[in-house]
Amino acid sequence: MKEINVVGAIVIENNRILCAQRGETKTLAKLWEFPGGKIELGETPQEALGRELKEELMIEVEVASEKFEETSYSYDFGLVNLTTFICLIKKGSPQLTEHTKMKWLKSSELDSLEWAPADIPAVKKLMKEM
Ligand SMILES: Nc1nc2c([nH]c(=O)n2[C@H]2C[C@H](O)[C@@H](COP(=O)(O)OP(=O)(O)OP(=O)(O)O)O2)c(=O)[nH]1
Repeated sequence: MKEINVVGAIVIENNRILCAQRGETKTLAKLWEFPGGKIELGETPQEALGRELKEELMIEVEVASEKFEETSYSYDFGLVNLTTFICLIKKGSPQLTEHTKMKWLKSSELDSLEWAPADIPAVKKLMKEM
C-alpha cells in the first residue's frame, strides 16, 4: 500500500485551535483537518509545515521542535502517517486559499466537527490535555 507522510499544524492563538475544512473536490472532502500536507523529499517535518502554511494560509509560523502526536491511518487510497506539531503564528493572519472554511475553537469544542479519521487521536489528546 502507498505510504503518505503528512504533517499537520495545531495552530494555537488566544487558547483556540485553528481548524480547517477540506474542499469539496479533494480526497476526504469536507472533513476537518489540521492545515498542512505531504512532506516533500529532503524536507524536515518543520520545513514542510512552514512551506504548506505559507501556501495554504499565507501565514508564517514557528513550529515546535517536538511532535505533538503521530498516527497512521489506512484509507482506501493509502496509509497516511500523520504527525502533528503545535505552531504559533509569527506573521500574517490565516487566509482561505484551499480550504472551504476555518474555525478557531476551544479544545473542549473540537468534537463538534467531523474530523478526518487520522486526526482523531490528536483531537482527543488536545481535548484531554489543553
Ligand atoms: N493536511 C492534512 N492532511 C490530512 C490530515 N489528516 C489526513 O488524513 N490528511 C490526509 C489528506 C490527504 O490525503 C493527505 C494530505 O495531503 P494534502 O493535504 O497534500 O492533500 P491534497 O488533498 O492536497 O492532495 P491529494 O490527497 O488530493 O493528492 O493526508 C490533516 O490533518 N491535515
